[in-house]
This record gives sequence, C-alpha cells and structure tokens, in this order.
Amino acid sequence: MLDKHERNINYMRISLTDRCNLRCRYCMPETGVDNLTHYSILSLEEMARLVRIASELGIQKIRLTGGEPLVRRNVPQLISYIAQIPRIDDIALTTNGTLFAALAEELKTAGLNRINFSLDSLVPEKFKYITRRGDLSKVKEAIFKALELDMHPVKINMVVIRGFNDDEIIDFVELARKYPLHVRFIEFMPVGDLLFWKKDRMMPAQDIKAYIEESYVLTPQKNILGNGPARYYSLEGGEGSLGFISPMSNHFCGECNRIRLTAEGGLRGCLYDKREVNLKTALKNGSSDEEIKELFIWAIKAKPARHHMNNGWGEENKRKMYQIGG
Ligand SMILES: Nc1nc2c(ncn2[C@@H]2O[C@H](COP(=O)(O)OP(=O)(O)OP(=O)(O)O)[C@@H](O)[C@H]2O)c(=O)[nH]1
Ligand SMILES: C[S@@+](CC[C@H](N)C(=O)[O-])C[C@H]1O[C@@H](n2cnc3c(N)ncnc32)[C@H](O)[C@@H]1O
Ligand code: SF4
Ligand code: SF4
Repeated sequence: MLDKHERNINYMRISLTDRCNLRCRYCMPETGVDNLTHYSILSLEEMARLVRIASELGIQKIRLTGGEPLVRRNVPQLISYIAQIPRIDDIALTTNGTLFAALAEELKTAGLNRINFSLDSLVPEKFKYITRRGDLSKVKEAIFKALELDMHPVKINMVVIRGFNDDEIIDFVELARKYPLHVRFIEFMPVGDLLFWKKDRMMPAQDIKAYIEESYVLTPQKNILGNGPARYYSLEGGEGSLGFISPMSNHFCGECNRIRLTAEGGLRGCLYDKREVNLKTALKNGSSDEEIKELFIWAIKAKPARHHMNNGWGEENKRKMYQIGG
C-alpha cells in the first residue's frame, strides 16, 4: 500500500531475535546485553500470521534479520510457513554467516531465495577485533556454500569504517571481480553502539566509489535482484558487481519501501523513528486479522518522510540496531 508520502510499501524486515553470537563493536556492547526471554518474543507461528496479514496489504518481500537470525531455532520452519503465503515472492536473509553453512541446504529447501552476508574484514585478526569473537573461516565457508547452492545473487555487506577497514576496499572489490559476489559498501551510521561511532569514521559512498575508480572501470548496472536502496555497478571483467548504500550522504528515504517487525512484535514504520505499534499485545488479546490490519495501516501511515541521523541517533532513541532489526 502507499504511505502518505506516496511510497509503495511492499517490503517487511523481520527481526527473529535480538540475540547474537557476535558482538560487533558498532552494533552491540560487549556486556550488559539484556536478551529478551522466550516468552516475550513472537512465536514463529505468530510471525507467519503477521506476514500473511501484511501480504494482504501489499507486502511481497520479506527479509529475516536480527540480532543474528540463525541463532533462533527452527528458522527453516518459519521460511516454509512464509513460502506458502501466495503473495510473498521473495524471502531473503541477512546474516553474519557464522552459523549458515550447516543449515544451508535446509534453508534453501524451505524456500529461502537469497542471502546477504555481513563481512567487514578479510583479515582474521581484524575480523575477530570488530566482531569481538568471530571466526572468519566460518563466514568464508558460508559464502562459498551459498554460491555452491546457486542462491544467487549472493551479496556481501561491508560497513566501511575509516581507520579500520578502508584499507581493505580493494580486497573486497577483488572478491566481486573473481567470484559472482555482489559486494556492497555501506556508510557507517550513528545507530547501535554509539561508543564506536565517530563522525570522521564515516566514509561517504561517493568517496569510496571515487577511490575504486582510480583503479577500475565501473558501469551502472540495473538488473541485480534486490529490494533495498543499493546502487549497483558492474566491474570490467568481473563476475559479480559492486553496490553502494548511502544512508548518510545521500539518504534514500524518498524511495523507502519498508516496515520493520521487531522480535517482540513491535511494528516500526522507520528504522530511525522510535514509534512502534505493539502487535504482540494485539495477538495476545485475540485481535482479529482485520484489527491487526488496522495496526499495520497505522504504522505505514505514520512513516516519516525521512530520517535525521545526520543529527545523531537521539538520546531518547534507546533501541539499538540489533534490537530493532538492522
Ligand atoms: N537508513 C537505512 N538503512 C538501512 C535500512 N535497512 C537496512 N539498512 C542498511 O542497509 C544495509 C543493507 O541491508 P540488507 O539487510 O542487506 O538489506 P537490503 O539492502 O534491503 O537487501 P536487498 O534486498 O538485497 O537489496 C544494512 O546493513 C543497513 O546498514 C533502513 O531502513 N534505513
Ligand atoms: C544488525 S545486523 C543483523 C543481521 C546479522 N546479524 C548481520 O550482521 O548480518 C544487519 C546489518 O546491519 C549493519 N549495521 C549494524 N550497525 C550498523 C551501523 N551502525 N551502520 C551501518 N550498518 C550497520 C550490519 O553490518 C549488518 O549488515
Ligand atoms: S551486526 Fe549482526 S553480527 Fe554484528 S553484532 Fe550486530 S547483529 Fe550481531
Ligand atoms: S531511515 Fe526510515 S525512511 Fe529512511 S529508508 Fe530507512 S526506514 Fe525508510
């Protein structure tokens, strides 16, 4: 359905859990994370019902995220529920990849169409540093497994952080040249664990692109399957492509097509806007499909025109990326 700024909202990002097996410095604090209890999060059946109701309002694309979605049990079960909903035509996953390889076949059989892997460094020690505990070899194994299973397009999300991984940009470009991988460079945003955020750590997408163009020829490319705001370029002689996501320097809110469902059932119109409708309570109170539909309509109508992250995250906006669903 259209929101009040005439944007077509057809994409819902669902956070399966606020838990994660990593602790990326820009996303989660190392300690003091109060995880939600089993009872306070939506069951898989509740999520599937909400997707069905949302699909009747025009939601066609679903992305499972978190926290780390794959720390939740029975994700293939949820995917198979969603895959049976007639109007849903794309089911995707955003994951850190560490738990993916063992589940890959099951996820694919259940109906998962595609995967975006988050990966910020190709150097094992740096990967361990930024994630505070991750094993890079598991992520590499996961990426190759996804390619082996033909789950195209396989995308890699690299949050570019000046002074940490900007010296690896070319190594990531090379991944897209050698393999059919779609590498997206993402501007660092002031959400999540702000202890790590600094304005000068954010490298604007146009600077990243200009830097790459010193060594490579990039040509705009339009046919990469996706629902997000990345701008894609093909690389001369390359198997994959490069994408740029610029929430800070050139926000894409005018083309926003999404709503978010948090693990506890909070329906959020916008990543940045702290207002949420509580669908868990509505479900607990026995609300009908029609009543829940009204709540979706409220959240979609309440979507702001754009974010104001360039002014900071706002002290009162206490929720972090892993709690909202990045
Ligand atoms: N400003 C803003 N940034 C977002 C939003 N959603 C995701 N992002 C950022 O975009 C990055 C990529 O998101 P993904 O989870 O890979 O999803 P996507 O780009 O929509 O995926 P595709 O369907 O493959 O295009 C994330 O790492 C976030 O940093 C949003 O609603 N607003
Ligand atoms: C919050 S994570 C959730 C899914 C999964 N755990 C993962 O890492 O892919 C989703 C995405 O948000 C991105 N992200 C988290 N904090 C961010 C920030 N401050 N700026 C830009 N992207 C961020 C991560 O890099 C990741 O690609
Ligand atoms: S970015 Fe993803 S993997 Fe890293 S801490 Fe956040 S939720 Fe976990
Ligand atoms: S910040 Fe809000 S309005 Fe902008 S793209 Fe993200 S969800 Fe949409």
